Amino acid sequence: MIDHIPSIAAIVPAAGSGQRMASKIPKQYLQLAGKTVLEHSLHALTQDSRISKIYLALSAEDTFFSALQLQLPIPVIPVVGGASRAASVLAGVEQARLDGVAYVVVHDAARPCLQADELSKVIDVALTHPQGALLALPVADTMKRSDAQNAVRHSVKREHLWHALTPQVFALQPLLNALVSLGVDHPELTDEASAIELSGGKPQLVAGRRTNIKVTQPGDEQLADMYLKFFATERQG
Ligand SMILES: Nc1ccn([C@@H]2O[C@H](COP(=O)(O)OP(=O)(O)OP(=O)(O)O)[C@@H](O)[C@H]2O)c(=O)n1
Ligand SMILES: C[C@](O)(CO)[C@H](O)COP(=O)(O)O
Repeated sequence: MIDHIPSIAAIVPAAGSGQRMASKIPKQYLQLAGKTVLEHSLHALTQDSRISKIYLALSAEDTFFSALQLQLPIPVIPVVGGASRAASVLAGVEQARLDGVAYVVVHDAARPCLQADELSKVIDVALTHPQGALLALPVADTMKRSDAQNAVRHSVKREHLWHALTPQVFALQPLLNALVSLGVDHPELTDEASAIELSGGKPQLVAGRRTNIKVTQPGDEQLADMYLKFFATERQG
């Protein structure tokens, strides 16, 4: 049980090239509900006052970030991202360690619809669970495993099956140790929880909202835009 407020920072990997989205500009800079995807994601992280700063991993070739006029109540510290998502996260975590941060809240730049209640819930759980926590969504549909020709091989029981989302929240040092010892090119390292799992840990799953989608493929941006407008209307009463 933690009886003081530890130093908590967010890490936002935003150095991806968005190949699946194949948009004219990188997907993190597409406009949704009056702001870029990235601005929505950063703003979402400021909704929990325990997060004191944000480390933002940008591509070394990024030409869009400098044009943004961020209006956030906490500092945003740019770091140079890497060739994989894990490498970009590691760049942020390494800088955060130098700054004495104790816990990191890793959140995809491409998830602009995160809501305050889910953010606070996953931080609450991570601070009391020794191996951290991540937002996730229980699988709702019947699941099938196929062969390479898309013929069904068999159904997969959906019980205890979840979609991993972000934020994913961990004590900084064990996450750093896991990323460094596995190596950021490890093929199974698609999120931070997998780094902890592959190192023998069992992070806690915390049910998030279905609206916390990752803008990944064409059409996702329209859905995210709709969710953001809905939440804005709801806040206005
Ligand atoms: N080298 C990379 C690759 C990804 N990301 C970030 O990780 C998040 C989740 O990744 P994903 O949706 O896969 O983004 P992309 O890698 O950009 O997309 P794609 O795989 O379609 O190229 C995004 O915010 C993305 O910017 C990153 O910081 N550095
Ligand atoms: C971290 C993540 O968003 C969890 O769903 C995901 O793993 C990001 O990477 P992907 O390349 O889109 O699988």
